[in-house]
Amino acid sequence: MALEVKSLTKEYTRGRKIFRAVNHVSFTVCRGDFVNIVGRSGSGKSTLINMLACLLTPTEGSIEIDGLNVGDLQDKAASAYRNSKIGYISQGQSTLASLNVLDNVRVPFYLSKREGSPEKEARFLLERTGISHLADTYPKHLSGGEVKRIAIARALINQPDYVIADEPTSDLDVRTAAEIMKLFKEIAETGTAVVMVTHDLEALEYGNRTFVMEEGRLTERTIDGSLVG
Ligand SMILES: Nc1ncnc2c1ncn2[C@@H]1O[C@H](COP(=O)(O)OP(=O)(O)OP(=O)(O)O)[C@@H](O)[C@H]1O
Repeated sequence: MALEVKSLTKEYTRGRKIFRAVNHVSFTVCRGDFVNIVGRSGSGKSTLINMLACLLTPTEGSIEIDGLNVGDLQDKAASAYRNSKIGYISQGQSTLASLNVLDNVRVPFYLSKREGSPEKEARFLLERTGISHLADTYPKHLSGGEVKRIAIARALINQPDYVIADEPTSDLDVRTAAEIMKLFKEIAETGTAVVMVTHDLEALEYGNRTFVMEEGRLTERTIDGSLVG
């Protein structure tokens, strides 16, 4: 079971010029991996993981998840696939204002049309993300970091095979960020793959692989910073 990226490329147009935000990127992530992607602002990290999360169509290249070429999926099929297999945490904030925290976390479960109510799982995730005391509160009364933690809990409610996260700890204090990293590490140890973009160098110690993005190119590094391969 793996996520396999081959020669993935995304071109954008700026002015009259076409440039490659992601430039022929190839790598494989196995279940159980906890991958961190670091790199300077504008290097192409979000573009890359938005393609992995089936939110952005590549210009070139392929993404195979557990043998399925997800680039071939149409919009509706891509959403259904994402909802069942991928837990996605975006850089921006995305809550439903009319639902309280508990229900915001449960939304993907209902979208997956499964039977039952994941109240126990949702409450467990609220506990692990440190917002259980806010279960009945509505998003407009929350801080940016609390809203971020709703997004993290929500991404995990369907027990996804792959967690794809864009700077999940960006609005969090050091202690809360460490708690989230511990949670991700535990999830990876149970066989979920975590692919995370971060600017937080302390997060790197929780992962088992680190990639560096530079002007659309991705390279893997060892702990001491040297190139892999
Ligand atoms: N829709 C778009 N149209 C044109 N250019 C874009 C578009 N989205 C992103 N870009 C450009 O592509 C490049 C990569 O952007 P991306 O958001 O992937 O970078 P990033 O590494 O995630 O940056 P940051 O760390 O600041 O979030 C940037 O130069 C950006 O301006």
